[in-house]
Amino acid sequence: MLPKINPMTTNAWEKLEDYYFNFEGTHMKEIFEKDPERFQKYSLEFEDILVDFSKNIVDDKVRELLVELARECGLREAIESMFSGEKINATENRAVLHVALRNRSNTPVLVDGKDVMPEVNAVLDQMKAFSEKVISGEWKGYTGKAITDVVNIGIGGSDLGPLMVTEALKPYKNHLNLHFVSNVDGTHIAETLKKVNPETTLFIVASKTFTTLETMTNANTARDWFLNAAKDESFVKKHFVAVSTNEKEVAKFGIDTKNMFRFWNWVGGRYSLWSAIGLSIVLGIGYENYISLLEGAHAMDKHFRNSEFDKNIPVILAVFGIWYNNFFGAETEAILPYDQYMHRFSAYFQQGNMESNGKYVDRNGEMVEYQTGPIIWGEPGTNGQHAFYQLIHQGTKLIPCDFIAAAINHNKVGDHQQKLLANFFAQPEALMAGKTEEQVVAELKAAGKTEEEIAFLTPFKVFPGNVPTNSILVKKLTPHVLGSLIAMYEHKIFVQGIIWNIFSFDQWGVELGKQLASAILPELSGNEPVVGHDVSTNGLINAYKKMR
Ligand SMILES: O=P(O)(O)OC[C@H]1O[C@@H](O)[C@@H](O)[C@@H](O)[C@@H]1O
Repeated sequence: MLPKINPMTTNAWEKLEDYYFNFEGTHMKEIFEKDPERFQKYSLEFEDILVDFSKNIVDDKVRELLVELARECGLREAIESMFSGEKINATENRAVLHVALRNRSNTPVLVDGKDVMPEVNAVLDQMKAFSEKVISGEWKGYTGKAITDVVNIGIGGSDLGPLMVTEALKPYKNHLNLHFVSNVDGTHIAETLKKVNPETTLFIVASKTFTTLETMTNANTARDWFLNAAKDESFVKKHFVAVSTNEKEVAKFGIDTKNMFRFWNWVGGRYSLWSAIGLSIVLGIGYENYISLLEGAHAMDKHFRNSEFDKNIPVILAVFGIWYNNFFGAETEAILPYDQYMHRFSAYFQQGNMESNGKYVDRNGEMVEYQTGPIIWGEPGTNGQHAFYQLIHQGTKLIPCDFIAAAINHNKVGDHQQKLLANFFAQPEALMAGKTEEQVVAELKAAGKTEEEIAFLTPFKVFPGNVPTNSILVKKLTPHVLGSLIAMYEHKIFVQGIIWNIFSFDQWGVELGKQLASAILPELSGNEPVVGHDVSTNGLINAYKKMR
């Protein structure tokens, strides 16, 4: 079981608090000036990934204390509990074993005394056989034509992972067109159905529970649309497959359970792209590439499980994040991929991180007395630079940022890559060093400004710097590297959840809205005024009834 240690009661926390007061006001520039070895000391290499942690407001002492904090909070034991299949998702009484889904070493992983690997491998075999048939054209639609388009219908963890990965790995795509429908807004399915032909479209209904309102509504609409053309219910099984843990509901929908791809209650939605939820990935990039993705994640899992904490990339990312979140009062973190293919990466980890660690109750059931999960956001560079970086450089909030880029671009177009990477290197440098008043004055003088103009303009052009960043440079964005990067962030989230003494693998916070929406739904039919809610909600519903 997981330890239940209030991090604030540890020795390390107390020391960090004291040290923080001494350390406050230290500028990273000074740290760099004092230590020419800083890059070597504060960067870690893992296969084709280099993580430079050096532009953080930390010194050796801080790193040591943060690692000590992780130890005192029982991180080592917690890692073993997860990997060995203990039911660490206590509020749902479930193990947490996305690591078993990508356990390419195939060593046994026991849940309730039973090895899960044979089942994991069996589903992978099923995904392989099915995807090969669809990709080769052997799988035929109801009029005998091969499949050209795949529509994944799912939401949250049953959508964001496959969507993010298939976008990130577009260079590995085959001829199948992939579409993702998640929103219950009819626009999403309507616009998608305009692009596809019922004779050549395969729908994947992806839902762990197979009861999610959005997904089941979209799936039913897709089935009606399909039957409108195909006329015969027996054709549904040629065009609809399911990914779920709920066999009963799948069969009720009319899907042949032979075409149901199973996963298990020990796979959390936001950790499920490694399970059959990855079927759309397999269809889009082929089984071999999907296995490379799993292998990349497995390699990171081994690094995470076996490395010393001070050489452990997910641990260092996590504890440095805690330093800003809990000692500097930073409320958000930005993830900034300098890679257009990774344009959904931040959105993916918005769910991964915020649904996991957005908790105010600790593992003892008590309200925490410290901050937990940060707000995660981001857009690809360089677009973000022309939008929100102003606030990162000169706003009043401290926003630690992760910069991610690949050295080799999949698209060799003129000098685009050098221009992209020049920005990837320049931004963290600028955020670290800033620009002093003296530098600004010298620049303005050189530009021929008058004394008066210089006096007026100078304050606006000073950059305080000292904004912490991690720079993550990979050789090339391959399936293997992407797998490692995703696993790296997953484990960072795990480490932080352990230290904050919260349960990272449930998501009770999404339930209340669902409950209230299902109570309101029947009230929206008919014209009689609604009176049972607070006056604002009544007012809004009644205004809607008049407007429609
Ligand atoms: O896969 P299903 O069961 O449709 O759930 C889809 C999503 O639902 C939300 O409410 C969250 O709980 C997510 O974690 C989950 O991924």
